[in-house]
Amino acid sequence: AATTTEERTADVVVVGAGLAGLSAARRLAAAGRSVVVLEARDRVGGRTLNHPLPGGHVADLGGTWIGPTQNAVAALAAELGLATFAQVDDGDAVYYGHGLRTTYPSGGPTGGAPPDPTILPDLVAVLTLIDQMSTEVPVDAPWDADSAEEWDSQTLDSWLRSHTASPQTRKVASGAFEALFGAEAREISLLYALWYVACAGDEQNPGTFERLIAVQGGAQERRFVDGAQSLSLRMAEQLGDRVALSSPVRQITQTADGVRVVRDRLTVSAAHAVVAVPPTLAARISYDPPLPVARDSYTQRSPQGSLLKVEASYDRPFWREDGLSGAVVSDTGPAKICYDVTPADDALGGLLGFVGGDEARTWGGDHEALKAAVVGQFVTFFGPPAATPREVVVQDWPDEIWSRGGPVHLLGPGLLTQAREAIWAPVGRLHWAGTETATYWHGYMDGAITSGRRAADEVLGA
Ligand SMILES: Cc1cc2nc3c(=O)[nH]c(=O)nc-3n(C[C@H](O)[C@H](O)[C@H](O)COP(=O)(O)OP(=O)(O)OC[C@H]3O[C@@H](n4cnc5c(N)ncnc54)[C@H](O)[C@@H]3O)c2cc1C
Repeated sequence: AATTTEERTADVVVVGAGLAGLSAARRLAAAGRSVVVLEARDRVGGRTLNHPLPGGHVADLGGTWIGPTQNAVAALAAELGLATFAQVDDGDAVYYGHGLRTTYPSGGPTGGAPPDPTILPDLVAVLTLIDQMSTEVPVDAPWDADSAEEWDSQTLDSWLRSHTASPQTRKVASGAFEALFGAEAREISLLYALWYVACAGDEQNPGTFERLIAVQGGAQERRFVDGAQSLSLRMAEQLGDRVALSSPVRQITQTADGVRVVRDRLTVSAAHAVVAVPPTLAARISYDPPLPVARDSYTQRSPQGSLLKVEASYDRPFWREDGLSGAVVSDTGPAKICYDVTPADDALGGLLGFVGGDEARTWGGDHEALKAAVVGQFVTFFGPPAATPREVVVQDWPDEIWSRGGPVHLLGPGLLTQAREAIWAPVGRLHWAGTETATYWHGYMDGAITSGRRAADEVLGA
């Protein structure tokens, strides 16, 4: 009957079957520990999601690209036998600025940025400074940067205002922040932004802003032939009945001997728990005894960004016939950053518009109006054939109760320097995972994977 409560025991219970939780479970299982993974949704993969397209193709509605220095995700893909392919970057990108459409070579001297003379001097100066300052931010302790307090006392926006001359620079930059963070520059601290840049690398290669935004040589370099969710689907397949779907965890009780994790109609007793969910969802679980104030206060103040994807599919990638790469930088929404998301075999055409931050909050309530507006933008950018897509899909991450937004948490002024290790430090038998606890590639699939492994290692070493 629905009211009976089932009891299970395991060495470790993992909460959340995204890339972090599944990576933790995989490492624990490989070390011979018994594991139960409790996932709230009726699917695995969390912030990655495959959407089926005709002919067995898929569209990525969440996490999509991987790139150089994202070593963990590349190695995992190889281990699971998942093929990747290069993101198309040939031809010209479209810049829509000051009400005019122009084109410029993708990957030209300005990187991904449009060669608009009203923004170029600002951009060159600001990006050089950001990269320089980010080298002073330790990836594993951003609060220890010499200027941490000063940088954490201001928003990225207030810093940009005092370091740029042209309002157009901030207008164009807003599109990048809306796609990168699902936020406006006023919502995050300068220190958080610099830490994010510092984390866009590995032990050998310091992070750079360019690597965050570039296609070739950057975080948008490659895609998965079968969609990024296939990483999680494969791991879950291998973990078999260790993964329990439709199992939202409501309560975690910690005693001297172990943890009891309660989900609807099932209780799991274990020696340790790995909680691999975004902080804003970790905050919705009730803990007994209550968590230390530092941890609780951090999760209260760590919202997810607001990011939607609008994907249109066409019979073919017709814009390539006009020498266009499909990439767009626009100073006007709803979509300000767009990409070609055509499947690997070019059997159909795909265009993606990112709708983030204020644009996401404005348009999230009316998906039909949003679809029409973005298709209208595609017509402006790519011409009349864009008016007749086969299908348009809106993926609204803020509207998903088990994500509450994306792509990542937003840390406002004063939080990093105050929360410090509370972001990832274990509390007794509770270990925290998820891309929000990562160092390198914080916010990305790669960071999610390494965070899960780090939490598993904590348990194995305990
Ligand atoms: C639109 C978008 C685009 C992105 N693009 C990229 C990209 O191109 N490249 C890239 O590397 N990254 C990208 N990302 C980020 C990437 O998707 C995430 O960093 C990564 O998937 C996070 O994995 P995770 O395991 O940490 O968290 P999640 O994927 O959020 O997994 C957490 C899991 O926990 C479950 N859960 C939550 N609460 C509970 C509970 N109480 N009980 C049980 N289960 C619970 C959730 O259902 C979820 O399955 C993007 C994200 C978005 C939203």
